[in-house]
Amino acid sequence: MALAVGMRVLTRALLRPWARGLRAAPGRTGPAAGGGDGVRCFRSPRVLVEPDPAAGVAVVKMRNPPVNSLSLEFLTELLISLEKLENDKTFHGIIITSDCPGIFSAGLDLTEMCGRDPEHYAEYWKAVQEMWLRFYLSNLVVIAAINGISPAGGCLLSLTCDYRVLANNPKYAIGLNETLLGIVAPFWFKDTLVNTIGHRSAERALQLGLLFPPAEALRVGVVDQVVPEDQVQSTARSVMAQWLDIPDHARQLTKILMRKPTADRLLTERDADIENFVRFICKDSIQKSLHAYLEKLKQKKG
Ligand SMILES: CCCCC/C=C\C/C=C\CC/C=C/CC(=O)SCCNC(=O)CCNC(=O)[C@H](O)C(C)(C)COP(=O)(O)OP(=O)(O)OC[C@H]1O[C@@H](n2cnc3c(N)ncnc32)[C@H](O)[C@@H]1OP(=O)(O)O
Repeated sequence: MALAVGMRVLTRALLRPWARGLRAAPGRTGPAAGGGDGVRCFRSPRVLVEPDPAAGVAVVKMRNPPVNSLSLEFLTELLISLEKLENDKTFHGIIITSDCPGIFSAGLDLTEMCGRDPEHYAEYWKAVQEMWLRFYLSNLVVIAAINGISPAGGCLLSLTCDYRVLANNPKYAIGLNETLLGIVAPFWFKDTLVNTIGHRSAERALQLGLLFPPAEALRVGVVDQVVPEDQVQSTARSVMAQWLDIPDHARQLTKILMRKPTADRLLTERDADIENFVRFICKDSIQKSLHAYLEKLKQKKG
Protein backbone atom coordinates (compact mmCIF):
# COMPACT_ATOMS: atom_id res chain seq x y z
CA MET A 1 0.00 0.00 0.00
CA ALA A 2 2.73 2.43 1.09
CA LEU A 3 4.73 1.42 -1.98
CA ALA A 4 1.74 2.07 -4.27
CA VAL A 5 1.19 5.53 -2.75
CA GLY A 6 4.91 6.29 -3.01
CA MET A 7 4.90 5.27 -6.67
CA ARG A 8 1.91 7.50 -7.37
CA VAL A 9 3.68 10.49 -5.76
CA LEU A 10 6.84 9.75 -7.73
CA THR A 11 4.90 9.36 -10.96
CA ARG A 12 3.13 12.68 -10.45
CA ALA A 13 6.43 14.38 -9.66
CA LEU A 14 8.02 12.98 -12.82
CA LEU A 15 5.05 13.74 -15.02
CA ARG A 16 4.41 17.24 -13.66
CA PRO A 17 6.78 19.15 -15.96
CA TRP A 18 4.95 17.81 -19.00
CA ALA A 19 1.51 18.35 -17.56
CA ARG A 20 2.11 22.11 -17.46
CA GLY A 21 1.51 23.98 -20.68
CA LEU A 22 0.67 20.84 -22.62
CA ARG A 23 -3.09 21.06 -22.49
CA ALA A 24 -4.78 20.77 -25.86
CA ALA A 25 -6.35 23.93 -27.17
CA PRO A 26 -10.15 24.03 -27.22
CA GLY A 27 -11.43 22.76 -30.54
CA ARG A 28 -14.50 21.62 -32.36
CA THR A 29 -15.17 18.30 -30.71
CA GLY A 30 -18.79 17.28 -30.65
CA PRO A 31 -20.66 16.77 -27.42
CA ALA A 32 -19.61 13.67 -25.51
CA ALA A 33 -22.38 11.10 -25.53
CA GLY A 34 -22.89 9.11 -22.37
CA GLY A 35 -22.50 5.36 -22.91
CA GLY A 36 -24.92 2.98 -21.19
CA ASP A 37 -22.15 1.82 -18.86
CA GLY A 38 -21.22 5.36 -17.88
CA VAL A 39 -18.21 5.44 -20.23
CA ARG A 40 -18.17 8.45 -22.51
CA CYS A 41 -17.92 7.99 -26.27
CA PHE A 42 -16.00 10.82 -27.90
CA ARG A 43 -16.87 12.12 -31.31
CA SER A 44 -15.28 14.80 -33.38
CA PRO A 45 -15.47 15.38 -37.12
CA ARG A 46 -12.10 13.79 -37.87
CA VAL A 47 -11.45 11.44 -34.96
CA LEU A 48 -13.60 8.48 -34.09
CA VAL A 49 -13.04 6.95 -30.66
CA GLU A 50 -14.35 3.43 -30.07
CA PRO A 51 -14.11 2.65 -26.36
CA ASP A 52 -13.85 -0.87 -24.95
CA PRO A 53 -14.24 -0.11 -21.24
CA ALA A 54 -14.06 -3.75 -20.17
CA ALA A 55 -10.58 -4.01 -21.67
CA GLY A 56 -9.57 -0.48 -20.60
CA VAL A 57 -8.74 0.22 -24.25
CA ALA A 58 -9.99 2.74 -26.81
CA VAL A 59 -9.46 2.53 -30.56
CA VAL A 60 -8.77 5.97 -32.02
CA LYS A 61 -9.56 6.05 -35.73
CA MET A 62 -8.17 8.87 -37.85
CA ARG A 63 -10.76 10.05 -40.32
CA ASN A 64 -9.47 13.05 -42.23
CA PRO A 65 -10.00 12.04 -45.86
CA PRO A 66 -8.62 11.69 -48.38
CA VAL A 67 -5.18 11.00 -46.83
CA ASN A 68 -5.29 11.80 -43.08
CA SER A 69 -2.90 14.70 -43.58
CA LEU A 70 -2.15 16.28 -40.22
CA SER A 71 -3.84 19.65 -40.60
CA LEU A 72 -4.08 22.10 -37.72
CA GLU A 73 -7.73 21.20 -37.07
CA PHE A 74 -7.04 17.48 -37.25
CA LEU A 75 -4.06 17.74 -34.88
CA THR A 76 -6.21 19.70 -32.43
CA GLU A 77 -8.95 17.08 -32.53
CA LEU A 78 -6.41 14.27 -32.05
CA LEU A 79 -4.93 16.02 -29.02
CA ILE A 80 -8.32 16.64 -27.45
CA SER A 81 -9.27 12.97 -27.91
CA LEU A 82 -5.99 11.87 -26.33
CA GLU A 83 -6.45 14.23 -23.41
CA LYS A 84 -10.01 13.04 -22.77
CA LEU A 85 -8.87 9.41 -22.76
CA GLU A 86 -5.93 10.18 -20.47
CA ASN A 87 -8.26 11.94 -18.03
CA ASP A 88 -10.71 9.04 -17.97
CA LYS A 89 -9.53 6.45 -15.44
CA THR A 90 -11.32 3.72 -17.44
CA PHE A 91 -8.61 3.71 -20.09
CA HIS A 92 -5.09 2.40 -19.85
CA GLY A 93 -4.29 2.00 -23.52
CA ILE A 94 -5.19 3.31 -26.95
CA ILE A 95 -4.78 1.86 -30.41
CA ILE A 96 -4.34 4.47 -33.09
CA THR A 97 -5.33 3.47 -36.58
CA SER A 98 -6.79 4.86 -39.79
CA ASP A 99 -10.31 4.96 -41.14
CA CYS A 100 -9.01 5.98 -44.61
CA PRO A 101 -8.47 2.86 -46.74
CA GLY A 102 -4.82 2.23 -47.65
CA ILE A 103 -3.50 5.32 -45.89
CA PHE A 104 -2.42 5.57 -42.27
CA SER A 105 -1.39 9.23 -42.61
CA ALA A 106 0.20 11.22 -45.44
CA GLY A 107 2.08 13.20 -42.79
CA LEU A 108 2.05 16.90 -42.15
CA ASP A 109 -0.46 18.84 -44.18
CA LEU A 110 1.53 20.51 -46.93
CA THR A 111 -1.13 23.17 -47.40
CA GLU A 112 -0.42 24.36 -43.83
CA MET A 113 3.22 24.95 -44.81
CA CYS A 114 2.72 26.56 -48.19
CA GLY A 115 1.59 30.08 -49.13
CA ARG A 116 0.64 31.13 -45.57
CA ASP A 117 2.04 33.86 -43.33
CA PRO A 118 4.75 33.42 -40.67
CA GLU A 119 2.19 33.58 -37.81
CA HIS A 120 0.33 30.66 -39.31
CA TYR A 121 3.53 28.62 -39.73
CA ALA A 122 4.41 29.28 -36.06
CA GLU A 123 0.95 28.24 -34.87
CA TYR A 124 1.03 25.11 -37.02
CA TRP A 125 4.51 24.08 -35.89
CA LYS A 126 3.53 24.52 -32.24
CA ALA A 127 0.64 22.11 -32.82
CA VAL A 128 2.99 19.58 -34.46
CA GLN A 129 5.36 19.84 -31.49
CA GLU A 130 2.40 19.40 -29.15
CA MET A 131 1.23 16.29 -30.96
CA TRP A 132 4.70 14.78 -30.67
CA LEU A 133 5.16 15.68 -26.99
CA ARG A 134 1.71 14.53 -25.91
CA PHE A 135 1.80 11.20 -27.72
CA TYR A 136 5.47 10.51 -26.94
CA LEU A 137 4.95 11.10 -23.22
CA SER A 138 1.42 9.76 -22.85
CA ASN A 139 0.90 7.78 -19.66
CA LEU A 140 -1.33 5.41 -21.67
CA VAL A 141 0.02 2.45 -23.61
CA VAL A 142 -0.17 3.64 -27.21
CA ILE A 143 -0.08 1.10 -30.03
CA ALA A 144 -0.11 1.99 -33.72
CA ALA A 145 -2.13 -0.34 -35.96
CA ILE A 146 -0.66 0.85 -39.25
CA ASN A 147 -3.11 -0.06 -41.98
CA GLY A 148 -1.73 2.04 -44.80
CA ILE A 149 1.12 4.10 -46.15
CA SER A 150 2.80 6.25 -43.53
CA PRO A 151 5.37 8.76 -44.80
CA ALA A 152 7.10 11.58 -42.88
CA GLY A 153 4.77 13.02 -40.20
CA GLY A 154 2.66 9.83 -40.43
CA CYS A 155 5.78 7.84 -39.57
CA LEU A 156 6.58 10.32 -36.78
CA LEU A 157 3.16 9.77 -35.23
CA SER A 158 3.76 5.99 -35.33
CA LEU A 159 7.20 6.44 -33.78
CA THR A 160 5.68 8.17 -30.75
CA CYS A 161 3.79 4.96 -29.97
CA ASP A 162 5.01 2.18 -27.68
CA TYR A 163 4.54 -0.54 -30.30
CA ARG A 164 3.89 -0.61 -34.06
CA VAL A 165 2.02 -3.29 -36.01
CA LEU A 166 2.14 -2.88 -39.81
CA ALA A 167 -0.11 -4.56 -42.37
CA ASN A 168 1.81 -6.77 -44.79
CA ASN A 169 0.77 -5.05 -48.00
CA PRO A 170 3.39 -4.30 -50.68
CA LYS A 171 1.69 -0.95 -51.37
CA TYR A 172 2.42 0.27 -47.85
CA ALA A 173 5.64 1.92 -46.76
CA ILE A 174 6.81 3.86 -43.74
CA GLY A 175 9.67 6.25 -43.12
CA LEU A 176 10.89 9.79 -42.68
CA ASN A 177 11.24 10.78 -46.33
CA GLU A 178 11.64 14.54 -45.80
CA THR A 179 14.85 14.86 -47.84
CA LEU A 180 12.97 13.69 -50.94
CA LEU A 181 10.84 16.83 -50.59
CA GLY A 182 13.96 18.98 -50.18
CA ILE A 183 13.24 19.55 -46.50
CA VAL A 184 15.13 18.51 -43.39
CA ALA A 185 13.69 16.37 -40.62
CA PRO A 186 13.94 18.44 -37.41
CA PHE A 187 16.20 17.19 -34.60
CA TRP A 188 13.31 15.69 -32.59
CA PHE A 189 12.08 13.69 -35.61
CA LYS A 190 15.66 12.45 -35.96
CA ASP A 191 16.01 11.70 -32.23
CA THR A 192 12.80 9.65 -32.23
CA LEU A 193 14.04 7.58 -35.18
CA VAL A 194 17.49 7.11 -33.61
CA ASN A 195 15.82 5.93 -30.37
CA THR A 196 13.85 3.39 -32.40
CA ILE A 197 16.31 1.96 -34.94
CA GLY A 198 19.75 3.13 -33.79
CA HIS A 199 22.11 5.80 -35.09
CA ARG A 200 23.57 4.16 -38.20
CA SER A 201 20.27 2.91 -39.61
CA ALA A 202 18.64 6.27 -38.83
CA GLU A 203 21.40 8.22 -40.54
CA ARG A 204 21.06 6.17 -43.71
CA ALA A 205 17.25 6.27 -43.64
CA LEU A 206 17.15 10.03 -43.08
CA GLN A 207 19.77 11.03 -45.65
CA LEU A 208 18.22 8.84 -48.33
CA GLY A 209 14.63 9.64 -47.29
CA LEU A 210 13.90 5.91 -47.21
CA LEU A 211 10.33 4.67 -47.21
CA PHE A 212 10.49 1.08 -46.00
CA PRO A 213 8.12 -1.57 -47.36
CA PRO A 214 6.82 -3.98 -44.66
CA ALA A 215 9.62 -6.61 -44.66
CA GLU A 216 12.33 -3.92 -44.65
CA ALA A 217 10.51 -1.91 -41.99
CA LEU A 218 10.49 -4.97 -39.75
CA ARG A 219 14.14 -5.80 -40.47
CA VAL A 220 15.37 -2.30 -39.63
CA GLY A 221 13.03 -2.03 -36.60
CA VAL A 222 10.83 0.89 -37.71
CA VAL A 223 7.92 -1.43 -36.85
CA ASP A 224 7.75 -4.23 -34.29
CA GLN A 225 5.51 -6.64 -36.15
CA VAL A 226 4.23 -7.20 -39.70
CA VAL A 227 1.02 -9.21 -40.00
CA PRO A 228 -1.58 -9.97 -42.69
CA GLU A 229 -3.79 -6.96 -43.28
CA ASP A 230 -6.88 -8.57 -41.74
CA GLN A 231 -4.98 -9.28 -38.52
CA VAL A 232 -3.63 -5.80 -37.79
CA GLN A 233 -6.36 -4.80 -35.34
CA SER A 234 -6.54 -8.15 -33.55
CA THR A 235 -2.75 -8.26 -33.22
CA ALA A 236 -2.73 -4.75 -31.78
CA ARG A 237 -5.39 -5.86 -29.28
CA SER A 238 -3.46 -8.91 -28.13
CA VAL A 239 -0.19 -6.95 -27.85
CA MET A 240 -2.12 -4.35 -25.83
CA ALA A 241 -3.31 -7.06 -23.43
CA GLN A 242 0.32 -8.09 -22.81
CA TRP A 243 1.40 -4.49 -22.15
CA LEU A 244 -1.56 -3.88 -19.84
CA ASP A 245 -0.53 -6.89 -17.75
CA ILE A 246 2.52 -4.94 -16.53
CA PRO A 247 1.93 -2.91 -13.34
CA ASP A 248 0.93 0.50 -14.66
CA HIS A 249 3.06 2.70 -12.41
CA ALA A 250 6.22 0.74 -13.09
CA ARG A 251 5.58 0.80 -16.83
CA GLN A 252 4.76 4.52 -16.90
CA LEU A 253 7.87 5.45 -14.92
CA THR A 254 10.02 3.31 -17.17
CA LYS A 255 8.53 4.99 -20.24
CA ILE A 256 9.34 8.41 -18.80
CA LEU A 257 12.87 7.32 -17.86
CA MET A 258 13.45 6.17 -21.43
CA ARG A 259 11.86 9.18 -23.16
CA LYS A 260 12.49 12.13 -20.82
CA PRO A 261 15.91 13.18 -22.18
CA THR A 262 14.60 13.25 -25.76
CA ALA A 263 11.48 15.20 -24.82
CA ASP A 264 13.46 17.59 -22.60
CA ARG A 265 15.57 18.60 -25.55
CA LEU A 266 12.55 19.90 -27.45
CA LEU A 267 10.95 21.37 -24.33
CA THR A 268 14.01 23.49 -23.64
CA GLU A 269 14.43 24.52 -27.29
CA ARG A 270 10.78 24.79 -28.22
CA ASP A 271 10.66 28.49 -29.15
CA ALA A 272 13.95 28.33 -31.02
CA ASP A 273 12.66 25.30 -32.91
CA ILE A 274 9.55 27.25 -33.96
CA GLU A 275 11.71 30.18 -35.09
CA ASN A 276 13.95 27.81 -37.08
CA PHE A 277 10.96 26.22 -38.72
CA VAL A 278 9.39 29.55 -39.67
CA ARG A 279 12.70 30.88 -41.06
CA PHE A 280 13.24 27.67 -43.05
CA ILE A 281 9.72 27.31 -44.41
CA CYS A 282 9.50 31.00 -45.42
CA LYS A 283 12.51 30.68 -47.75
CA ASP A 284 11.56 31.24 -51.39
CA SER A 285 13.39 28.11 -52.47
CA ILE A 286 11.54 25.94 -49.90
CA GLN A 287 8.16 27.47 -50.77
CA LYS A 288 8.84 26.86 -54.46
CA SER A 289 9.74 23.21 -53.98
CA LEU A 290 6.78 22.55 -51.63
CA HIS A 291 4.46 24.24 -54.10
CA ALA A 292 5.86 22.19 -57.00
CA TYR A 293 5.51 18.99 -54.94
CA LEU A 294 1.86 19.76 -54.12
CA GLU A 295 1.15 20.53 -57.78
CA LYS A 296 2.74 17.23 -58.78
CA LEU A 297 0.50 15.40 -56.31
CA LYS A 298 -2.58 17.15 -57.69
CA GLN A 299 -1.65 16.54 -61.33
CA LYS A 300 -0.98 12.84 -60.72
CA LYS A 301 -4.68 12.15 -61.33
CA GLY A 302 -5.14 14.20 -64.48
C1 LIG B 1 19.50 22.93 -41.05
C2 LIG B 1 18.23 23.70 -40.89
C3 LIG B 1 17.16 22.79 -40.36
C4 LIG B 1 15.94 23.56 -40.08
C5 LIG B 1 14.85 22.60 -39.87
C6 LIG B 1 13.66 23.33 -39.47
C7 LIG B 1 12.51 22.92 -39.78
C8 LIG B 1 12.25 21.76 -40.65
C9 LIG B 1 11.41 22.12 -41.80
C10 LIG B 1 10.50 21.39 -42.27
C11 LIG B 1 10.14 20.06 -41.73
C12 LIG B 1 8.76 19.75 -42.16
C13 LIG B 1 8.46 18.32 -41.97
C14 LIG B 1 7.53 17.74 -42.71
C15 LIG B 1 7.14 16.36 -42.55
C16 LIG B 1 5.98 15.95 -43.42
O1 LIG B 1 5.19 15.16 -43.00
S1 LIG B 1 5.82 16.64 -44.97
C17 LIG B 1 4.55 15.69 -45.77
C18 LIG B 1 5.16 14.47 -46.37
N1 LIG B 1 4.15 13.66 -46.99
C19 LIG B 1 4.27 13.17 -48.22
O2 LIG B 1 5.26 13.38 -48.90
C20 LIG B 1 3.10 12.39 -48.75
C21 LIG B 1 2.49 13.05 -49.94
N2 LIG B 1 1.36 12.31 -50.42
C22 LIG B 1 1.47 11.18 -51.16
O3 LIG B 1 2.54 10.69 -51.44
C23 LIG B 1 0.18 10.56 -51.62
O4 LIG B 1 -0.85 11.50 -51.50
C24 LIG B 1 -0.21 9.28 -50.83
C25 LIG B 1 -0.20 9.52 -49.33
C26 LIG B 1 0.75 8.14 -51.20
C27 LIG B 1 -1.66 8.86 -51.24
O5 LIG B 1 -1.72 8.73 -52.62
P1 LIG B 1 -3.14 8.70 -53.34
O6 LIG B 1 -2.88 8.44 -54.78
O7 LIG B 1 -4.06 7.80 -52.62
O8 LIG B 1 -3.73 10.15 -53.11
P2 LIG B 1 -3.32 11.50 -53.88
O9 LIG B 1 -1.85 11.59 -54.01
O10 LIG B 1 -4.12 11.62 -55.12
O11 LIG B 1 -3.76 12.61 -52.81
C28 LIG B 1 -5.14 12.91 -52.62
C29 LIG B 1 -5.25 14.37 -52.26
O12 LIG B 1 -4.54 14.60 -51.04
C30 LIG B 1 -3.58 15.62 -51.22
N3 LIG B 1 -2.43 15.33 -50.34
C31 LIG B 1 -1.68 14.24 -50.32
N4 LIG B 1 -0.76 14.31 -49.35
C32 LIG B 1 -0.91 15.50 -48.75
C33 LIG B 1 -0.27 16.14 -47.66
N5 LIG B 1 0.76 15.59 -46.99
N6 LIG B 1 -0.70 17.36 -47.31
C34 LIG B 1 -1.73 17.95 -47.96
N7 LIG B 1 -2.40 17.38 -49.00
C35 LIG B 1 -1.98 16.15 -49.38
C36 LIG B 1 -3.23 15.55 -52.69
O13 LIG B 1 -2.66 16.75 -53.12
C37 LIG B 1 -4.58 15.27 -53.30
O14 LIG B 1 -5.27 16.51 -53.32
P3 LIG B 1 -6.39 16.80 -54.42
O15 LIG B 1 -5.73 16.64 -55.77
O16 LIG B 1 -6.81 18.21 -54.17
O17 LIG B 1 -7.48 15.80 -54.19
